[in-house]
Amino acid sequence: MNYYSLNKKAPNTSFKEAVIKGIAPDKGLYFPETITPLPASFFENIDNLSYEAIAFEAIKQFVSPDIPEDVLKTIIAETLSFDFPVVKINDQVSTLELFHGPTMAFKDVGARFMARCLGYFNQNNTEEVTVLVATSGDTGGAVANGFLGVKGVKVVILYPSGKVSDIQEKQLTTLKQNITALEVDGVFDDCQDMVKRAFLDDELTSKMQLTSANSINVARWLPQMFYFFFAYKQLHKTHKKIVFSVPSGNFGNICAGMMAQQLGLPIHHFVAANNENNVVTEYLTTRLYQPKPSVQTISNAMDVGNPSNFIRIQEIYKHNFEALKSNLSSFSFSDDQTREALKELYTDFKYIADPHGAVGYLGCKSYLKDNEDAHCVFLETAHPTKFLNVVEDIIPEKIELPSQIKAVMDEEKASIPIAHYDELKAVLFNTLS
Ligand SMILES: Cc1ncc(COP(=O)(O)O)c(C=O)c1O
Ligand SMILES: N[C@@H](CCOP(=O)(O)O)C(=O)O
Repeated sequence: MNYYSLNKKAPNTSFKEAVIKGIAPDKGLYFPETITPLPASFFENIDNLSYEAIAFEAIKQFVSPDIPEDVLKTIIAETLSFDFPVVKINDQVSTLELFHGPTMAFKDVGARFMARCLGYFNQNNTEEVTVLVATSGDTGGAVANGFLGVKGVKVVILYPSGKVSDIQEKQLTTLKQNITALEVDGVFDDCQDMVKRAFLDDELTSKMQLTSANSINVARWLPQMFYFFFAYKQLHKTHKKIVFSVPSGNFGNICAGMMAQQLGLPIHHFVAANNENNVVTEYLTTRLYQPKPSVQTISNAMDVGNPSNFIRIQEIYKHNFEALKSNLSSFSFSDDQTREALKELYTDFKYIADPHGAVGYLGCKSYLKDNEDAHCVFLETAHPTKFLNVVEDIIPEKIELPSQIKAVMDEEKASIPIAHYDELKAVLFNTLS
């Protein structure tokens, strides 16, 4: 598969080059040249397919021929070594739990998949690759974990100081080895802007091979399609109109769901569930797309004021507002509403959600008001213990710490404070061996 830049001013490139570059030379995000729907027989037979087989069929066309089929099967098997259960909340609502991986957030799948692709591409390469990542909380931990010890790869993570949870911070600052964490005096968008600026800095890129492990990288983004297939497999016999409510920040996850739909997965509708960072909710109401500085909320990983992937969503719908609006609804919720939702899920359904999942649940409720015949699945994108200070204030129950979290709790944080782009540049030059 070849990829083109959404800025349309750079040459098309292979999957391998798109992964190694992360972003096109004209600063555009890469997008696949073609999307070929899967045959009807695939969906008819889905009950007989394992998750690995489903994932293989879903992603094969996007990585071929750069990743041979036998290598792809191994990468998928190693990536998907945990479960993706759908849990019933009530007759109209379920949740798809995406937090059973090593860092307990949905980013684990994309990070592990990309790390293995890069490892494969790098096996005979003497040039080191530096992976730059901006995180509002979960990507950093998942990438640190997924890339730890990968030969020929150094990882530099930028996170907004004081704006990630304690556990998220531990996950991205304690692993050390080939992982460096930079604590930025700013918000997530500042981190993301610095990363994008680094890719365009000739002084840097002439001396080092830089790539991204944010969802702008196709190898991090596309595996997120798998979740929607896994939920469909679990629900399609009992529910016909399946709607996904996706707690959204950078909009990579929901956009991956839309790619799954393009492959033919029968998804009835999408709901982008936002916290008060509501650029897309506003756009669907006003037709005006106006990125703005992010505001801090209790669902911090979604505190994004300028979502990277919205441009990919526009591309899927060929920039047709009405076409997009007929397939996507969006709602925005305050922290107070999120707290109420956490309480309601616990009191009425004995389900302990995290604040991001709670926003997704609210998205389901809003959508179902006018669409009672649908079944809405909200994505539970992180484990509640990652946000203990928020959740334990609301739930009258002590939450048992999972082993993945215990493993990092007592480790020592190592981070470098920075405030400006020049400091990032200095750190990157220092990583050159
Ligand atoms: C727990 C959690 N929920 C939701 C999101 C938002 O996902 P996306 O950025 O793909 O929209 C993130 C961050 O990406 C996250 O970490
Ligand atoms: N919410 C994310 C922000 C970055 O999103 P990404 O999917 O583009 O990596 C985070 O948790 O860091």
